[in-house]
Amino acid sequence: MLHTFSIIGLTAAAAAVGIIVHAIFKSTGMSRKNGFPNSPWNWPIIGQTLWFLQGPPKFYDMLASRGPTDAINSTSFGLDQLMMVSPEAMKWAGMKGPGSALRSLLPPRWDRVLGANSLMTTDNAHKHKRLRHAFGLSITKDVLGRCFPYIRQNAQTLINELAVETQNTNKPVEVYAASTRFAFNAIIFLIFGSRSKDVEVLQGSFETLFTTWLAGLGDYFVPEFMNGPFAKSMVARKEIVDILSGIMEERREGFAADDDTQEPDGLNNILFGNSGETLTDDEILDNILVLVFAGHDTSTATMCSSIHFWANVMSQEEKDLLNDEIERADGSNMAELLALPVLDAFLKEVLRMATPATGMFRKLNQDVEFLGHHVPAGTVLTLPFGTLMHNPDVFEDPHTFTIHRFLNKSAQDLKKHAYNYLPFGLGPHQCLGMNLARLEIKIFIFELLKSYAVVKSNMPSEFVGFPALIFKPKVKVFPVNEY
Ligand code: HEM
Repeated sequence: MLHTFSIIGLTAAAAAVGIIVHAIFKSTGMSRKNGFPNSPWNWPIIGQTLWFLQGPPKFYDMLASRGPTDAINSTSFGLDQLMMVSPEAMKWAGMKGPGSALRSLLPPRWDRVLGANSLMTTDNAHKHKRLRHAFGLSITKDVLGRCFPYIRQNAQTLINELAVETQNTNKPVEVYAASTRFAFNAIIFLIFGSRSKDVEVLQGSFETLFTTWLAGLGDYFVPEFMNGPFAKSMVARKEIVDILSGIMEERREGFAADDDTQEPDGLNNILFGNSGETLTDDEILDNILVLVFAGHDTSTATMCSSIHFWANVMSQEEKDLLNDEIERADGSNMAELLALPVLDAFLKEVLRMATPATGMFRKLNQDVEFLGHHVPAGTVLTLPFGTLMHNPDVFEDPHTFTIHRFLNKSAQDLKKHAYNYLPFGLGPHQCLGMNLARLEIKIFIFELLKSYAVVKSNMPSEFVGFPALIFKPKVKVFPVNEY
């Protein structure tokens, strides 16, 4: 018995040494033949992961220390990568490179959590295009207009709970839980909003099923038989899929019976819309889950970071500008809300300073000539969106928060931001839900500041760099007339 364990132990140790030696050789630049400079912190295995985790400003300083270059070689999370630095490189990698249509490179287990038929996990460019077209129909202006009052009402309810909690505990409140709930609810209103029964079932299973399912994305290692978060996520996923399949079946029956309660919403547009596309049920289910995943953490993070910057960072002069604008506006009109210039500049600046999706990966599917260099097939391209929004050549004093950089600017001024200001990415994989994201976050901030005073506390915000960059603030929320 002991003998067997020693053999297993020795084999495991030898394998570990082998992996480390391999990683060292791969990551010290020996395998690089593309002529781009290496990152200064090209350490074995983790490379510059540490800088990455500390957020865009520090990461930008690291990039800048290489001097002018279009791209640098790096190692992060154990992967050799070519990181885009100049806007030209970003544009090429995001829009034109042969790898641009390929899937974003995600951890292997995500294929099973998200599903193999999703537009984030498929490596078939044609299928990706087809899925994007069909799912674009779930986020039309019409659908957004229909779910606007529900999202607004939900913001009012959740924000009021924050004020009640402040009053009851007389302590700073954690904004994260309300934001995450709000972001989830918004996606459910978008896709299922036409039937309150579906909305209720799905929103009611957030804590029990959806959070368990989403937690699987953070478990990269625990073997499935040990019943860790990944294994639990798979069980929750099956239950969610059963519920969604039931909803789809009922809607199809209703449609066949010409049930006139079939109002347009995201799901009805996908099931019965005239997109000329035929999606399999697996494709519909996997992509509904991808919308929930992609739109959940990112929007939550942006709302939390917005409140962090508002309470802890923003100047009084800028706060007055935003407060004045919100005081004068009504908020029940979607078009008016979306067009408020100070609110718009505020959100743009939050997304510049602390964009939640700091970067994305693509993989080249063939050898290419790239800005005078030969880059072999298989190279992973990194698109560090968050980092490049801290480029001082484009954004003066880039590590400082100010809404003025986006206020009263001409189209010409804003043009220089192209390929430098990319909170929603670019090219074939550009964020599909950005219109919902902008709408829901503006609603949340508007409703919060319209009726409440958000007051800085003596507790600092918690900073999290990965998987979504987020400042988690603790603030006090008082009804404005009582403060
Ligand atoms: C502030 C909030 C959000 C931010 C900052 C954000 C950012 C991003 C980024 C950077 C990407 C990758 C783009 C690329 O690879 O070039 C992405 C992809 C995506 N986002 Fe968002 N997102 C947000 C909210 C949402 C919402 C609310 C939804 C849906 C309801 C959504 C759905 C998606 C989907 C489906 C993709 C994958 C697109 C594809 O691979 O074709 N996102 N998002």
